[in-house]
Amino acid sequence: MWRRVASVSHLFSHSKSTKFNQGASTFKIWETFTSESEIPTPSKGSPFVTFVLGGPGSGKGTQCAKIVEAFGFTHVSAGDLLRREIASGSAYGSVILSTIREGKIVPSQVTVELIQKEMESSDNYKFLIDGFPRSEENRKAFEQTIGAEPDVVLFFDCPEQEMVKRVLNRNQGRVDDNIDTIKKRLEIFDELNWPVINYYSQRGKLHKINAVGTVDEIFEKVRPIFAPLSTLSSLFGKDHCEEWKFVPKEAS
Ligand SMILES: Nc1ncnc2c1ncn2[C@@H]1O[C@H](COP(=O)(O)OP(=O)(O)O)[C@@H](O)[C@H]1O
Ligand SMILES: Nc1ccn([C@@H]2O[C@H](COP(=O)(O)OP(=O)(O)O)[C@@H](O)[C@H]2O)c(=O)n1
Repeated sequence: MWRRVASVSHLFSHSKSTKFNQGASTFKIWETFTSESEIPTPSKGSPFVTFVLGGPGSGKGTQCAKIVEAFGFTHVSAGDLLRREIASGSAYGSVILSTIREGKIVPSQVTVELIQKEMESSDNYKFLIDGFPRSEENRKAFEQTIGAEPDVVLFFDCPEQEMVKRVLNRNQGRVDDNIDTIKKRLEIFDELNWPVINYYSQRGKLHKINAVGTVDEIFEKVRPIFAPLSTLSSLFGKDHCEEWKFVPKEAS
């Protein structure tokens, strides 16, 4: 069932000028399709941001790949960006490496800057920001720098024992996929991630997904959350959806 609600955008109320809010329309149309699945539609000039939360090994990256394939998002993994920064030999590299090795959180300024660059260099307007925000500091830094709040927040809820098992089997040669670092990462997750999860839960943006089961079983719980996006494409046609893409100020 369709229900259309027009609301004044609160997304940019405290925003700085970025690629995404320059020339942005001052309103955002929200579409509600069913009482169970309620997500805002993308609007011209604003990115459609999904944060993907969950403990180490909860399956965030695996599910992101499925969402990208099904719904055309651009996947921005905070951990991958940090590892890429280390590999690039950047000035931050050694600090990032030791922080990751200790299972701690890299200063938000560094991570947000990397995310911002990645978003700015993409032609897409739909982003999955994976493994971020991992702390209230991360969350606030994103809001202040990028100037947007997420439209959707996914939280993959997985028992610790299962996360440990998956991380130890991941076998990607990561410096932090060993039992000592995993223990620290789980401690840090417990301490810093719950306030973020509670924050978005209180704002009605959180979709908590039981992350136990096969990859496909879990994706079947994720799919309905984004289904309204593909319904929009088929109803209005691809060209209409293309119009929602960000248009640089000078070109609009
Ligand atoms: N539902 C699942 N059941 C079993 N193993 C899984 C499942 N989802 C992911 N995995 C595996 O667990 C490991 C961690 O998954 P990954 O997506 O990298 O987690 P995260 O990004 O949350 O750290 C990977 O080796 C992946 O193949
Ligand atoms: N927002 C983030 C995300 C990751 N990280 C660091 O990168 C590490 C790996 O993160 P990841 O998201 O790739 O991996 P998982 O913990 O999900 O398996 C974390 O343990 C942190 O040390 C960070 O500091 N800040």
